[in-house]
Amino acid sequence: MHVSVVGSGYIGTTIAAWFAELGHTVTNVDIDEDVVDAINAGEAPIHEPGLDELIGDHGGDTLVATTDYADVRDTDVTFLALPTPSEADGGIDLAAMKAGAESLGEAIAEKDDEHLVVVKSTVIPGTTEDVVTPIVEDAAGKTAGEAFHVAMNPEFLREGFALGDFRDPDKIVYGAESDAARDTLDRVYDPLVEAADGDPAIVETGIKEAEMIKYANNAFLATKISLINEIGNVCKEYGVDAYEVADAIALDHRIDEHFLRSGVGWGGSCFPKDMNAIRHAARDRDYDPVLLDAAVAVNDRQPERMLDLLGDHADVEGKRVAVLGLAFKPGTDDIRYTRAIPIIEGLQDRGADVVGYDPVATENMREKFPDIEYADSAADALADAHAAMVVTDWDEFAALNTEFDAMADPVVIDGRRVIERRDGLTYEGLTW
Ligand SMILES: NC(=O)C1=CN([C@@H]2O[C@H](COP(=O)(O)OP(=O)(O)OC[C@H]3O[C@@H](n4cnc5c(N)ncnc54)[C@H](O)[C@@H]3O)[C@@H](O)[C@H]2O)C=CC1
Ligand SMILES: O=C(O)[C@H]1O[C@H](OP(=O)(O)OP(=O)(O)OC[C@H]2O[C@@H](n3ccc(=O)[nH]c3=O)[C@H](O)[C@@H]2O)[C@H](O)[C@@H](O)[C@@H]1O
Repeated sequence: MHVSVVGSGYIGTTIAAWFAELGHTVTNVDIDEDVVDAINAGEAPIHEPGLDELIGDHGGDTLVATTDYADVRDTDVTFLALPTPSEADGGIDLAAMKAGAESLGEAIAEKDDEHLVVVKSTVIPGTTEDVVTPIVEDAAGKTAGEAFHVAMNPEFLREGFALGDFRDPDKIVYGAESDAARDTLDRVYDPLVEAADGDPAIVETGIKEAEMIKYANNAFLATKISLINEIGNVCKEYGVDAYEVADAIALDHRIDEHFLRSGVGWGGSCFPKDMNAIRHAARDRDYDPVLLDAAVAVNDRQPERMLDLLGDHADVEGKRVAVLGLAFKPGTDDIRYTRAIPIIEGLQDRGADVVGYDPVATENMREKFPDIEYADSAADALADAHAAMVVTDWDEFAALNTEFDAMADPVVIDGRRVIERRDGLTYEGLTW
């Protein structure tokens, strides 16, 4: 099949590369020329384990990136993988979706045969049918359900594990109202279902249901982490190890072991914005989402609790403090809503001289905080530091040992349970 993907970000690039790997011919449209050039040169425009190899194999060959929307005319189906960030009031900003839908409509205006438009981005129920479809119809001068079809196909992959998650999903959700749309999605995904190690469920549902399934999935996971963080905070007050508690409750299959790691909380490009969007959408219909609000409140409090623990052991005014980990989680250079941001801001408020270290996210963080110091290694960050805040659970931090000896004061506040307690270290875990 000939598939097009609009947007070459964390999702667009990953799915475009995978579609090429599965044997489809792929056109990837983005407005950013640097991104387009990178893909055509066989280089991944983002850091994602394994993506360089996949783009190296297909970029500029069966995967061609372009800034020209007209190229989608040669394709059978277009996946819109455009950003849906938060607006100031928490609602979703649909500017990129609207611009993409209009450009796509203009392109398929000139197309003779049928096309399938698939919304891959995370959008509030009703967006595909009430916002995207009318824009495509107007720009194309065509009617949905006749000259083109529409579907919603949410994505559940995680950054850092994107390639494996996309290849082996638990489920593939088809939100579609027509057989034509479902048939085309089948033709796109059949090679993936055949290649998958597991046996992914194909969920055939309505468009609005597909949109909501995505928010429900993320809201459940984010709330699960906040719940274990809440329990962890109580554990800490009683000197109980929240990780031992989590391991035990995980044995109940109704709870399970995933997303039970307590600590400094969830960040990233999706949980925070999706929790904002679904709470905003609920309020739009006069529903007060008290539990989702509480999950966000618990999450917002975790960095403050970490800073309070630091305050119990050190006055950091005018002192060097290392922040280990800047990415919102290991395996990615993504710093969107990383917990490192409130930690750095809190340290600055306390007058500390912050030195940050991350194996891959430093350059992204430098744009956000150009004035703090960045170290080339964890060892350099720790040297002469009066305290260290562990914010991201990169494996390399677990291997740190004699590096702590070079600290001016060996105070370690661990927000992710990666450092072992040891003699000579003043160690505080956030929930253990
Ligand atoms: N990042 C993730 O792990 C996941 C993201 N999602 C959803 O996927 C959507 C996309 O997210 P990301 O890939 O993280 O976004 P991103 O911000 O990484 O990438 C978006 C890309 O779209 C391009 N773009 C912006 N406007 C454009 C336009 N008018 N035409 C063509 N290209 C344009 C940008 O240049 C950028 O390369 C969001 O709705 C997100 O919630 C869903 C599951 C996982
Ligand atoms: O919609 C999205 O974009 C994606 O959002 C999350 O994926 P992602 O944000 O990439 O990363 P996660 O592994 O879910 O981690 C999110 C945050 O939760 C934190 N986390 C995760 C697990 C845990 O037990 N404890 C915990 O604090 C991580 O450190 C990280 O800050 C979901 O897991 C994906 O299914 C979804 O597709």
